[in-house]
Amino acid sequence: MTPDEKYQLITRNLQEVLGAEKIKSILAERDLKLYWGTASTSSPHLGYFVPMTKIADFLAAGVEVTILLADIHAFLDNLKAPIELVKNRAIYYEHMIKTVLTSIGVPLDKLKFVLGSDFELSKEYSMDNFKLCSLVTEHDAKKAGAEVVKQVESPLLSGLLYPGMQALDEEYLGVDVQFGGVDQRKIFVMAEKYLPLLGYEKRAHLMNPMVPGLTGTKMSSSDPDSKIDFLDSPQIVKKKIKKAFCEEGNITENGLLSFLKAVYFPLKSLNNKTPEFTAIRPEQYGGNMVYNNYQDLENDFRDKKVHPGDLKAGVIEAINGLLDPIRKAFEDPEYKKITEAAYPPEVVAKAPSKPNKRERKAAARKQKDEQAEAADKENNAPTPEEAPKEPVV
Ligand SMILES: N[C@@H](Cc1ccc(O)cc1)C(=O)O
Repeated sequence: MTPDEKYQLITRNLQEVLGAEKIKSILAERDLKLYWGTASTSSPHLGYFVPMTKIADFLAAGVEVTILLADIHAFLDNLKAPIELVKNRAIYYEHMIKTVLTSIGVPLDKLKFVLGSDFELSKEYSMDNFKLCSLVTEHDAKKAGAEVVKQVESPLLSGLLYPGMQALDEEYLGVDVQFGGVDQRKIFVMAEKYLPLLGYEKRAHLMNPMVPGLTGTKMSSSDPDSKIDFLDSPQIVKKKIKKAFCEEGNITENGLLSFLKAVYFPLKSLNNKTPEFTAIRPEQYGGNMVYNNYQDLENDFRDKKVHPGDLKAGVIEAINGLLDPIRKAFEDPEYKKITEAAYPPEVVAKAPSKPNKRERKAAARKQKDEQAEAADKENNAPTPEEAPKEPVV
């Protein structure tokens, strides 16, 4: 591959490139070093196929790729999840990412995994972190994290440290480039501004477009129906797809079409393969329709030749086809152990999910009862000495 061919492969399907000239000049001399970071806050979902598809491109272009399992960042952003838990999740993420890459035929031998807590707690890193804190205003740190750090009513200091530490990671991982979704843009721009002020080199940045969720909104870890987890069972996949908004002829608000366009077709086109998607149509309406590119499918859906039911049935098959090898790998007892440590049943049971109407009513009733009880108890409340002293993190 010539340097120019490498550049084309590295940057294809991206939304934005900052520092194109720098990347080209490095490629003229040697292979590029790049990292992608993921904070182990919840669980990787179907949308992860998109960065994985790009990682496949990077590796094919000879890039030295590091994946940062950002457990400390997960801790900073996860509002009280214990550090041990996010660390266990980082281990789960590593196994999941390796399994997903293997399932799409990407060799792992050139890929490096680094755990954030293995270098972000060093003396030097801490001092650099303090130096950054003495340069960045609260206003700028908040702005940089606006699309990445959870926005809550009483923001914690930890959320202000997050963007600066992501900038420092570029230096400490020794890369030329950081890659991420375009939601990371403000952090990337901050890194470009501040690393030189610490005497470090300004890095280039590559950005992927965002993946919409199945409900038509951004695929979000906090809305369980908007995302499909890599370990969701075939029945759950079916249930979620059946629920997805998908109106006949409407190609603009359609999370399933977005999935096929942003995730499925690019993934199935890796290594110059011809992608194939089957809309499953009953025999009496003419039978199945097979598509080798996204545009033909979109046109037929717009022209109502493909019905929402046909599209949904096809997407269910397609997703289950992608997930089958991953689910199988995680049947291994070793992987089961890793999964359980990352998502202990008691923590998962406590995780907030959207309550239905009956649950909302029950919760309201419970709250009322509790308030009445609290009013009763007011006079014999425990003294501060009796309050629990257990650490919360
Ligand atoms: N901000 C990234 C995670 C990340 C953390 C630290 C980094 O250095 C890089 C990336 C996310 O939203 O998931």
